[in-house]
Amino acid sequence: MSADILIQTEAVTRRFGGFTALKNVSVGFERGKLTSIIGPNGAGKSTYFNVLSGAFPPSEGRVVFDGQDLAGKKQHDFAHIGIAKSFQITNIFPNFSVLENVRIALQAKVARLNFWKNRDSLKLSDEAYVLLDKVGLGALANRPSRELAHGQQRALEIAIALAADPKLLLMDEPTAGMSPEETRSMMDLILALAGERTVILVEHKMKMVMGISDRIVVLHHGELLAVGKLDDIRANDEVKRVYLGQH
Ligand SMILES: Nc1ncnc2c1ncn2[C@@H]1O[C@H](COP(=O)(O)OP(=O)(O)OP(=O)(O)O)[C@@H](O)[C@H]1O
Repeated sequence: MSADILIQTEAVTRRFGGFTALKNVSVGFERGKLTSIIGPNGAGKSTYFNVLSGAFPPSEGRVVFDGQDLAGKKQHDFAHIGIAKSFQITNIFPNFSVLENVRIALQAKVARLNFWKNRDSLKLSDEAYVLLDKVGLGALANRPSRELAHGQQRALEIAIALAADPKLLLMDEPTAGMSPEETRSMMDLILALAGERTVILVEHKMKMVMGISDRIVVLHHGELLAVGKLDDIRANDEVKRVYLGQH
């Protein structure tokens, strides 16, 4: 595996009963880059996301992260080895403040790394504020999380995911259900995050990822249709055909 590749799927197939949702997908995701996985409805994007994030083991093939074969690893091992995900189903404790939610996530990491030591609580709050500022929620730190708007809840989920300081951040449709304004600020946030770590994004809307991705992976009917830089994908006739008439 090239040193530039952080995570790689090798001939990954995933079946559900007799149905094959992913067929023989081999992709290397470059370190420090923002790669988007796109494809029309039912293309296998969520299945691929779940394989990359450890929720579903592949039926065949393997996933290699930072040189390590992930076969047999459980979902919670993925967080320990540096893979974090932010996804549509919310992870947030609604009655806790925004700050508390991030503090809990930070505490979980500290407890894991250094379980005999109580982390200085002020230091934990400082770190939580840094993460909240990063995602644009610093001013809302003391609000109960349930009062946040949808876009703000997604931003909080990202702060929670970042608390583990992951090498890889996986995001599933981060702008789903957002207003145009929320979408723009989420895209700015994704770009800022991609400047400092490897990000893989699953997205239904091709337009949304076109301007921000370093590389694009296109799935169709569970198969890899194309992978490349924006211009290669734009010029790809098969991709055009699949997306014809779509936004
Ligand atoms: N748990 C499951 N059991 C059975 N079939 C499944 C399961 N999960 C996904 N599938 C099927 O696999 C195919 C790919 O689904 P997947 O959700 O991965 O596609 P997708 O590209 O994310 O689609 P969408 O954009 O509509 O969310 C679909 O035909 C779906 O019905």
